Amino acid sequence: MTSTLTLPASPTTPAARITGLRKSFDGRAVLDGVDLEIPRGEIVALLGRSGSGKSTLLRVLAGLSGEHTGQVVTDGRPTVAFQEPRLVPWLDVATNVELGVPDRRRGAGRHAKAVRALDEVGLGHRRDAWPLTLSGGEAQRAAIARALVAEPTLLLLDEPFGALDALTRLSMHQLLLRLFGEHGFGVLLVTHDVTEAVALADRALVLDGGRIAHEVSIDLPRPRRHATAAAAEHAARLLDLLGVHT
Ligand SMILES: Nc1ncnc2c1ncn2[C@@H]1O[C@H](COP(=O)(O)OP(=O)(O)OP(=O)(O)O)[C@@H](O)[C@H]1O
Repeated sequence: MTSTLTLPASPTTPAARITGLRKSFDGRAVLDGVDLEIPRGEIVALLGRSGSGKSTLLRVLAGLSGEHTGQVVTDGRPTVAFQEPRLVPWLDVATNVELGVPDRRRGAGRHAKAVRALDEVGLGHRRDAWPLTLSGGEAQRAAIARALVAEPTLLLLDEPFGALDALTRLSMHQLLLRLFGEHGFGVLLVTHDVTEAVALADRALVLDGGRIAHEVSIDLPRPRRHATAAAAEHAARLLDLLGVHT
């Protein structure tokens, strides 16, 4: 058994490299030979049927999943944003974001850092608010600010926009693409939504039978428009690979 190995961040190594990953629960293999590399500056969408192991793979990369076999190397510590923003209700928004600053970097500057990250996600004006007074989109922006203050090389997103209404989701897509352009981290985005994958990702992977069963390169120019024939074609292909025949 090995655990996730975190190396100091370096500009030349990929954000993550996984080789021969196997992960079982109660003797049942959920991941059964996953090989995957995520370079910096690439958005990778991870698709798969419910129960195919997407969240498990993301949790292994985050170092949240106990033991596995195979090699998992990340460049610096990845940070995760989940579908639920997971803000601490009795701490104001800025203090919640400060929680994302790694221990070794805590100190006088961490409040300023949190405020900068909140400004970056367009939530500076809500820095003193209580989490329960935020809208769903605002709470998710705060969660992304909390991920940003860790200055990740790899951002792990587990259906972060799944619970948001369609318009808010589109503005979150724009936010993610802007942050991605500015910071150049690698992104692994777990999503059920093929349209979202086509709107955001450079590459989409389909997890099936415990492995990356399919890989589709999404080489559409940015900014992308949802309604183009090429986008629809990619989405249809992904649905096909997921076994959903339209
Ligand atoms: N801690 C755990 N203990 C036991 N089984 C688990 C545990 N975590 C996940 N599993 C099982 O592993 C399988 C994969 O779960 P996982 O949550 O990774 O799937 P998923 O592809 O993310 O699903 P969904 O799309 O429904 O969120 C499921 O059968 C699940 O029941």
